[in-house]
Amino acid sequence: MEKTTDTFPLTMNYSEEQETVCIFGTGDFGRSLGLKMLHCGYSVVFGSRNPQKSSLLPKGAEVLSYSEAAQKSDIILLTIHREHYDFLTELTGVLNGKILVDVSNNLKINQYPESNAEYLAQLLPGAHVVKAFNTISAWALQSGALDASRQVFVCGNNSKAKQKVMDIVRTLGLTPSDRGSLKAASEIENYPLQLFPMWKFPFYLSAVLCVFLFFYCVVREVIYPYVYENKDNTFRMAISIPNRVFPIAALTLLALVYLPGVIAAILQLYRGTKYRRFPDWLDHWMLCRKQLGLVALGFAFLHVLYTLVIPIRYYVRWRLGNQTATQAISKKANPFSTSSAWLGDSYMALGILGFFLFVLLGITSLPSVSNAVNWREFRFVQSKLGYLTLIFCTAHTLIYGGKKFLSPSVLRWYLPSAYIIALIIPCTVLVLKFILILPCVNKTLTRIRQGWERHSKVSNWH
Ligand SMILES: Cc1cc2nc3c(=O)[nH]c(=O)nc-3n(C[C@H](O)[C@H](O)[C@H](O)COP(=O)(O)OP(=O)(O)OC[C@H]3O[C@@H](n4cnc5c(N)ncnc54)[C@H](O)[C@@H]3O)c2cc1C
Ligand SMILES: NC(=O)C1=CN([C@@H]2O[C@H](COP(=O)(O)OP(=O)(O)OC[C@H]3O[C@@H](n4cnc5c(N)ncnc54)[C@H](OP(=O)(O)O)[C@@H]3O)[C@@H](O)[C@H]2O)C=CC1
Ligand code: HEM
Ligand SMILES: [Fe+3]
Repeated sequence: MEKTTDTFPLTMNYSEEQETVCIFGTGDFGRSLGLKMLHCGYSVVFGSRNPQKSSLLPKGAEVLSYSEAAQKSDIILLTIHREHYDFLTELTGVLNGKILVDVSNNLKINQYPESNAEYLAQLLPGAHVVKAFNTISAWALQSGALDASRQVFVCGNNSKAKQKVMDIVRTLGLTPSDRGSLKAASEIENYPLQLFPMWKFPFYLSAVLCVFLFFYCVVREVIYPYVYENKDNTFRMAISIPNRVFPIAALTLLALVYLPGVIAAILQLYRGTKYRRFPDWLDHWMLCRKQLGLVALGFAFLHVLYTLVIPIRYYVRWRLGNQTATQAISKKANPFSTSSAWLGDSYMALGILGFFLFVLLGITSLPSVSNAVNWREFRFVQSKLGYLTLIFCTAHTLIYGGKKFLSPSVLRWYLPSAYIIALIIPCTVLVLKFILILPCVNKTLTRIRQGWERHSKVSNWH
């Protein structure tokens, strides 16, 4: 065995000569990139304003002045901030015809009218500018802990230059992703500046929802009793009210995961074709359903935790003890009610089953799990079991409402109980979905999704 490894040296794939790459700038990113390139078999030449003074440079790299370094290689990586690009115009002669890789990032989205790479191309029209590496951090290059950020977006107008840069990206153990011409540069430059773009809408929506529900419940359960009975119910703000706000937010957000699909189906039925684009808001909404769902799962978790502590709360124990004492004194026991037992047990059971399926949805959205199932299986879990989750959770809330449902005695200042609000969107989604799966409606929808068009069929007969 050892013999074979000896006869096929590991360096077999390397070309005879080491390729020389030039890096302009000896800052953090330049040094990290240089070190990585040296490790991967490149010969590295740095260009610097002060070649003598440069310290901390990786061993084995050469440091020259900018113009000397540029002559050593056809490919130059600019690890310089955009604000300092202007000195490059003095090097126009040497840089003509060379590949210039722009790695720069800005501090703000759309900080300048044109992207940094396009600005560079304007400064040096004779060079082939390629945008790359801006999504990789200096730290990640050195520590190797890349995982999610292995992707390097590459764009440029000269396809040969772009291919060359993509080869380097691959040699460094990263994954290039071709994004087209230099026009894509501004998008690539904005990418690392985004902060969880898909989470923004779910986050703001749930924040608004929680604040609204909280004040709604405070008005009903704290202010109202204070005004009419002079009772101090402020302690309810710690557990009772959050344990309404969180489950209601969970149920509402869960319903909002399935609402856009229903709207999309109605839109397709109405238009009679699937070939027209959905409006932007619907598109965006559809794209952040996963995040909406996961936020909903988080709220459901909170509801379950808050529910678990109910029996050990002082208030609940006090009320139970008090009731028992009152009954003992008046020598009248509360009769057992089978219907209340049924209602109580069934809404609990539905809650538990709903939560179980909810967690299952969450587990299948982990990449390691979703990669292991095929597309149909994933759709089955996310769509079919997802609707089942919505049905269970809605039924849980409906039965919790139980007998007092919509009775006028629970209105306070004309405000219904909070769980009624929780039921509006889920019930709407379920009713609409029910209509959509009626055979006559579903048949048309299926045909539309297979490419049939109501209008073109008619026009073809003319
Ligand atoms: C805890 C949790 C985790 C989640 N994780 C994920 C996740 O990891 N990934 C994810 O994507 N979602 C995730 N979701 C969101 C949700 O489960 C999915 O978006 C789900 O597939 C939506 O089902 P649907 O039946 O409403 O939509 P879909 O089945 O996507 O259908 C919606 C609409 O899309 C259109 N459509 C569907 N098929 C076609 C077609 N062939 N041609 C044209 N148009 C078509 C139709 O207009 C249809 O009405 C998660 C949700 C939760 C609660
Ligand atoms: N740091 C990171 O993780 C990442 C950085 N980038 C991008 O890489 C580029 C460099 O970043 P970084 O290495 O962090 O920055 P630094 O400030 O650490 O380095 C910039 C280098 O530019 C050179 N330079 C040339 N002209 C000037 C000038 N007039 N004034 C100051 N410096 C000059 C200097 O090298 P010398 O002294 O040798 O001339 C300096 O070391 C930026 O465009 C940044 O957006 C992109 C992705 C990640
Ligand atoms: C282990 C699972 C669950 C258990 C044991 C459970 C239990 C309960 C209990 C005891 C209540 C009454 C709370 C009170 O008296 O204040 C309640 C209410 C409620 N639950 Fe659940 N639940 C579970 C899961 C869920 C899930 C997954 C959802 C939906 C996403 C949900 C939605 C609701 C709603 C909307 C209410 C009404 C809130 C109110 O207005 O008071 N529950 N649940
Ligand atoms: Fe016609």
